[in-house]
Amino acid sequence: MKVWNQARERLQDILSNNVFSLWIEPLSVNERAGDSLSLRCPDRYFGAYVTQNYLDIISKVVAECDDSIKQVRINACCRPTAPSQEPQQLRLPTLPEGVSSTRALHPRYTFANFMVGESNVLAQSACRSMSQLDDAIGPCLYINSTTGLGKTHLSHAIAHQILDLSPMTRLQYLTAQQFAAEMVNNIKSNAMDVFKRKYHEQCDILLVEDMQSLTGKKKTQQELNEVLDTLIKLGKRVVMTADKAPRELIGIDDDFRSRMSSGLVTSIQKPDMDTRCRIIRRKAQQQNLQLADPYVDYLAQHIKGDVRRIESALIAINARASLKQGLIDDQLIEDVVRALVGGSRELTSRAICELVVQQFKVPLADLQSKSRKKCIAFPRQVAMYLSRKHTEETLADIGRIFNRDHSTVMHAIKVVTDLSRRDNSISAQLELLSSKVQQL
Ligand SMILES: Nc1ncnc2c1ncn2[C@@H]1O[C@H](COP(=O)(O)OP(=O)(O)OP(=O)(O)O)[C@@H](O)[C@H]1O
Repeated sequence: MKVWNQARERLQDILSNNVFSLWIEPLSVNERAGDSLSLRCPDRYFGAYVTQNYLDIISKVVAECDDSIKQVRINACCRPTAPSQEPQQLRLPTLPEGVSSTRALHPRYTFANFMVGESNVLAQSACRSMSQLDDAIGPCLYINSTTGLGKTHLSHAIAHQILDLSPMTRLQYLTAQQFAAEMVNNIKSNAMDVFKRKYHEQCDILLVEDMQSLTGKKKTQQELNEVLDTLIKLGKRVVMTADKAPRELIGIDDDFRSRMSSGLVTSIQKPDMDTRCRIIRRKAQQQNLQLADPYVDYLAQHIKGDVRRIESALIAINARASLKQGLIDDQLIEDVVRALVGGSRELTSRAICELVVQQFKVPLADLQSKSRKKCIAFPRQVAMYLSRKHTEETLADIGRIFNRDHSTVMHAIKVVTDLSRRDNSISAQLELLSSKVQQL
């Protein structure tokens, strides 16, 4: 329809490329009835988001192109075929005061795209509970991890899910730094009443990332503490993320620290081998990249920790393959991994295990067996201890080599640590082995 084509061109000039291609391009004309233009969009969530964030500007531009159009509506999934079918109106007639602030949500950071394993299952299920508004874990959740392990992904997944289930939920998603900046601006412009209303009264769920950035910011801590207190008392939801657990954060007031810890505090660990494989498969699929199983395993064996490194490996594979007519071979994969993790051979718990086998003269099969004889259990525990000390591998990955689970590895580390404290000959033996490991 001509009016929509014209409006689209104007919107393209006004809005950023990202916003235009993500939110405006997928819209198409559903019907023109009287003074109203109805636009069709892919799904309910999409419709609610566009309605909340861009309907005003769309309506203004459409009216500029054709002043007989007084109303624009965004309708999800309504088929253009049946004229008798009333298009489904998404916006509730009584829109609650205050709107969601979700501008930065990544469309792919959903629960479906988050691969779950031992390292993150607690955080993931807590986030699911939060998003389904069930009371299983209470109103307050705090998640911490080192970089690139999925805190932002899970926060966005909560937001997507909530807005999908109930699009009119007033959801505020921001970083602690943004909260601090917004507070300062409101203080300067004498508008703290607006600020307080927004977070105390007009918010159903608050998601705040990077709590560690509040170190030393007393006033912001105090303000956020009050917000948390109010929301929790009102039965609203709060999700916080940080790079450290509350007790490890420095420059944080005791009161605020205790409020942050008042609900479930959980951490995300580095993904184990199996989860890394699944992440690689999913991310490769999203990039239309066909990766044979041995390549998936090779990448997962070498790229551990920060999941962003997996993503950059896949981007590099895609880029290099496109120069070779899409051909992916051993050389290409090895080059990408070498560029990412460096040329030096990475120390693995398997290599450490082989060293222990030689030193203690115990066959590998015995270490992997169920035997609890001291002459087998001790070298096994030492191999686990050394693997944890010298590699980045997860407890689960280390355990797998010995057909054990992560709790057995944790127990082994404790036993060996205690023994080495009490017995000088054992600590000397461990030092010697450690120096041999470093030469591997
Ligand atoms: N379990 C997982 N399954 C799928 N993708 C994952 C998983 N964990 C992390 N990722 C991906 O890794 C990337 C980094 O994740 P994210 O930004 O959520 O990490 P973060 O913990 O918030 O990091 P930072 O502390 O640096 O902000 C994202 O693209 C995310 O999709």
